[in-house]
Amino acid sequence: MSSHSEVALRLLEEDIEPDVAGAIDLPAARSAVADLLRALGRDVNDPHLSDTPRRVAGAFEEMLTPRATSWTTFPNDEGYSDLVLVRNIPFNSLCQHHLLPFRGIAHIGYLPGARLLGLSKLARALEQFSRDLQVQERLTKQVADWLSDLLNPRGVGVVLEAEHLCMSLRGVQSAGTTTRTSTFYGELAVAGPLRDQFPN
Ligand SMILES: Nc1nc2c(ncn2[C@@H]2O[C@H](COP(=O)(O)OP(=O)(O)OP(=O)(O)O)[C@@H](O)[C@H]2O)c(=O)[nH]1
Ligand SMILES: [Zn+2]
Repeated sequence: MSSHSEVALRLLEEDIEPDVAGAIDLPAARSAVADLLRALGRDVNDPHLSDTPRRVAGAFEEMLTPRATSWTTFPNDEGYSDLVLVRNIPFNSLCQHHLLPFRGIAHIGYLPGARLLGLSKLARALEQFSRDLQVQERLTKQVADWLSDLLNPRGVGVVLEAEHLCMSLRGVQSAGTTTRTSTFYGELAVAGPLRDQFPN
């Protein structure tokens, strides 16, 4: 139903923290932030700035480090076959082009086959993939591929709606613009009443 991305395969290994962001060298990051501040003409000895390289490096480390999670699944003993849809999941990520946040809400659902997934895991998977330098299209597809690979469900749907601060605060300065991306697989790939349950 979907191609196996490298990240999705790593996520399948229970209790293993996915290494989506690669190793972070904190001392090098601190020194680079200090260099950036100097290059921007700032006085790094100013009392408010002197500890900023440490804070900024730490903030990026936090935002780019996925949290360890286990992916609990359950047998679908009752044969539940309708849509399981978790709506309005808030998420934050970092735009790969400008290193500025993009943030919004997600709707993630699937049509179960033999197994069900703990509901919170849909939000946790989104958070895992969000803690990376991202573009919204890739983030959307990574979550859909992960869910598809993990559960082999009859259908998968992932819809993200986000505001990109690189579009609001700078550049075109289109404040309030939201971007919607979606990936649908299997029985949800076809427009119809099931897919219509995803918010428009
Ligand atoms: N497709 C896609 N584009 C994104 C995303 N986040 C930011 N961008 C866009 O990435 C593009 C980068 O374009 P460039 O022309 O290289 O950069 P730029 O000169 O800063 O562009 P402007 O933002 O138009 O000023 C911009 O159009 C951004 O709006 C995303 O998640 N997906
Ligand atoms: Zn951007």
